[in-house]
Parts: sequence; structure tokens; C-alpha cells
Amino acid sequence: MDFEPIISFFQYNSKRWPELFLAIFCLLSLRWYLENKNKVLVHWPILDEIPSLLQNAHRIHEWSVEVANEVGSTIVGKGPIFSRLRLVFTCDPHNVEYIVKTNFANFPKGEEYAETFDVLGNGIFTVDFEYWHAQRKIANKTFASKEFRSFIAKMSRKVMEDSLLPLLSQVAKEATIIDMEDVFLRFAFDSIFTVLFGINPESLSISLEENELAEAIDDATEALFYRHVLPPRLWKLYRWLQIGSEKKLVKAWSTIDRRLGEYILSKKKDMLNGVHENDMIAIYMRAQEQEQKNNDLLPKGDGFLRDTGLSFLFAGRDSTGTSLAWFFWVIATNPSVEAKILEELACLHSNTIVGDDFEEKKPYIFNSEDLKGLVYLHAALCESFRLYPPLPINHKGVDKDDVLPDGTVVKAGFKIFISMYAMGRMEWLWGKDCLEYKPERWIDEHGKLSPIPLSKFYTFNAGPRNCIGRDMAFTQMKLVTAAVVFNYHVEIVEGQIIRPKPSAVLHMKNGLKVRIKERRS
Ligand code: HEM
Repeated sequence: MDFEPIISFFQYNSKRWPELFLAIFCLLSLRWYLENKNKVLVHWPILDEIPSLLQNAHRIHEWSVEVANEVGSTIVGKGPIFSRLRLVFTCDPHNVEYIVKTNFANFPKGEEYAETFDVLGNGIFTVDFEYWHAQRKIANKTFASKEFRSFIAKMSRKVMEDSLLPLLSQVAKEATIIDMEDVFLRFAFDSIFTVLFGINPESLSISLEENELAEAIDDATEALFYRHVLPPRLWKLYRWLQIGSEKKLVKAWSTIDRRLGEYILSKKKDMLNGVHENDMIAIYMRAQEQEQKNNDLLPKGDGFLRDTGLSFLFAGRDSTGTSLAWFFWVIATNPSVEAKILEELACLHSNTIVGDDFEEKKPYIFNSEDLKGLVYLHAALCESFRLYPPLPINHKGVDKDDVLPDGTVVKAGFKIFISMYAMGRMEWLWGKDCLEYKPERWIDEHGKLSPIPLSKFYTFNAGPRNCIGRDMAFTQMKLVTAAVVFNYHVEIVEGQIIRPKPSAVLHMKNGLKVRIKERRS
């Protein structure tokens, strides 16, 4: 065989190898790009799925649904090859049940969670194991007390009666446009603050003035979201350089410390003067005094009161405020549901009003005990929570190697992200109409609330670390939705694009602009 031509080809081309390699590289890259360009999750060389995550950070919740539909309801991601980052994304309720309930002890929040949420200090959200248990014991006792529950209902009603309804009546009279999400966030802030400190901060007033503490909490929430989507080394670099949301966080943190410090100090003075109050911080101060002698697991001093106050403000303000806004958006876009809620309320109203001499107050406010029995309103709220869970993502660590019910292997040190947003939108779980707003799916053939959807409903988490404020949230949501739907028609201003904001809490990206009309003038 004559090798002469082959040898001369290589001799001729030897000087052109760099160009040859470049051409091969470009061809392979082009092929890789064409193969991957339409995929929702791309595994990039070296960086793996990090570029996809960053590319979709602005629409993270919608993207999580697309990923779950296309790739699977549980995915193990690797992160860049030079990092040891291992992420598990899941929206499979069997896996979630195992993580949050069955083998709860193996899935603590972990040190990284505490570092990400450092602004919350040592409050109930960030601690694990026996430290968490000690705080949960006090919280359970507080929230189980009948006295405290009726204090919550009384305070929420008072904020609604004194601030929310007068504001809506005024807006209706002046025929102006308001941002209903902002209004509900202010309502939720004033309610939870009043429950915590016994003082109404009156952020919800006719003038809708700026509220320094609520704004600082917003800035901190935004920074915490970026810490979720950016690789830890990157946000820590931002923190070190003091740029972007990390810079805002430092300022927000100092405002939070200053304002909460002032409230705690004034409460301490009241307590020293022998004032017995029913608010949560007063209950915690008394518990701290009693427990301090024999419980080393409970943090000491005012720092703990600050961390508790902030954790509950975080927990109770954005969740209830945003849920109310999403609820009014879904019922406005589903008028048949709104009509059924009105029908149920009208029936309750006529059963409550007895005798000709009954003088009815306007706007009419339902009693929170009476609202507990309303099936359709409850189903309508659950359905709204399914599609718009205020906390769309939950975050867990892995203590020891384990295997999830679907066979996914998780190793110690992995990070798990549970997407409640994706879980509420999976066709295989909720059926072909999974994206439709249908309260009927929560009601059985006997007209009672069906327990079946609850087995795949994790909006309030489940297991030992379930939401302690669930009942409070339902009490408040029912009080407000019943009073607002019954007395006013909330009309959405046309032409708005309503979608979630990329945030650790499911805020609306551009708020919810509405007009208010009185129904019962
Ligand atoms: C619509 C309203 C609400 C929703 C959807 C909601 C949802 C949740 C979820 C998903 C968790 C688990 C978070 C995690 O593990 O990191 C949680 C925990 C918690 N929630 Fe709520 N929440 C709501 C309202 C409230 C309110 C009003 C309060 C209190 C006043 C509250 C207090 C708490 C607390 C203290 C925890 C931590 C429990 C623990 O770690 O033991 N929540 N909530």
C-alpha cells in the first residue's frame, strides 16, 4: 500500500492543526447547541445546569414547572465541576412526605440554611434538632392557647374594621385606583405586628405612608432570594464586596435591629410596670423567664426576642398579604366562583340577621366563628393556595445518605429544594385541568371538604415543622375575603400582566391595580 499521500496530507496540514482543532471544536459546539437549544434544562460543559438556572432566575417559579414537566418531578443537579454542590429538586409528594414527615430527622435545614437566612438570627426558622424543639414547644403552647387564638381573631378584626374597610370605602367613593397587593401586605403587616407587640403600627391608613420596618423586611427578602439562586461563593463575594442586594441587606438589617430593639425595650418597660399583656412577645418574655433557669437550649436575652419577632413578621406578613392578593386575582378572573362565594355569604348573612329591629352595620363584618363552617369559601382559598403558594420553595439539607421513595439517592451534604409551586401544577397529580381554578376539586359528592387533595397539598408544609400559623392564616383570610367580597366589588384594571415576581415569597411582579365599588351602599 502506498502511504505517501496520507503522510504528505499530514505533513502539509501539520502547520494548520490549531485551525483544524478550532474547526472541529466549532462544529461540535454547533451540534451541541442545536441539540440543546430547545431544552428547558441544559447541562453545560463544566458549569452544568448553573447557566440555565441563572438564565431563568427572573421566571424561576414558572421555569420550575417546565423543568418538572419535561425532565421529571425529582432531579439531581450537579452544579459546576469544580464545586461539590449537589442539588435535588423535587415536587413529588411521595418524596416530600418522606422528607418532611416520615424521615424528618434526617432532613434538617442545615448550617447553610442558617447562613443564607442569617438576618433571622436564631429564630425558629433557622435552628434544627433540640434547639428547634425547645422553641417549637413554646410556639405550640402559645398557638394552642384559646386565649391567644381569640386575641389573634380580635386583633385581625380590629385592624380590618379600623383600617382596611375604611380605606376601601374611601377608594370606592373617590373612584381611584389602588394596588391591592400593597394594601393587603400592609393589612397583614399591621395584623401580625399587633399580634406580636400589641401595638398597631398603622402602616395601613388612608395616606398609605411609607413604613420603614416593612420596607426593610422587603429588602431583606429580596436579598435572601438572590442567595437562593446564586451559587453560595458568588453571593458571599457580593457580600464581601458590599454590592447589589447584599449592600441593601446590610442597611435593612440595621433598620430591623433598631426598630425591633425599640419595641422590645418599650415592652420590657411595660412589663416592669406590671402591665399584663396578651401579645406574643409578652408571652415569650414570661416563658423566657420561666424556662431560662432549666433550659439551656433556649437562646437568652433580647436577641432571642428580636429573632422571634422578626421570624414571625417574616412568616406572617408576606404569606397572608400575597395570598389575599392572589385570591382576589383568581376570583376576579373566575366570576362564577365569586358568585358562588357571594351566594354562600348571603345565606350566612340572612341566617345571622334575625328580627326586624336588628340594626345592620355597614360595611358588614362576619363573625370569624361563623365563617369556620363555610365549605365553598374554604375550598376557594385552598384552591388559590394550590396555584399560588405564598412560600413557593422549601429548602432542606441531608444529614446522612438516604434513598427517597422514588429511588433517588441523596448523600449527606446535598441540598434539597421542594417546589410547592410546581407541585400544585402537575398534571399527573391534579389532572388535565391542573392549571384551572376549580374550588370544586376540594369538595366531595356529599358537599363536604374532601380529604384527598390534602395528601398532595404542602402549601403549609407538613410533619413536625408544619406551619404553626396555619389556623391564624385561615382565620384572617376568611375574615378579610368574606368582608371584602360581601361589601365590595373588586374590579381589576385591564391591561395588567399579572405574574409572580422572582422572590422567596410569591409576590406579584407588578402588584394588582384595582378599582373598588360598593356592593351594598
Ligand atoms: C398563607 C399563609 C401562610 C403560609 C402559606 C405558610 C406556609 C408555611 C410554610 C411552607 C412553612 C415551612 C417553612 C420552612 O420549613 O422553611 C411555614 C412555617 C412556619 N410558619 Fe407559616 N405560613 C403562613 C402563615 C403563617 C403565619 C400567619 C404565621 C404566624 C403568625 C406563620 C408562622 C410560621 C412559623 C413560625 C413557621 C416555622 C415552623 C417551624 O419551623 O417549626 N405562618 N409556614
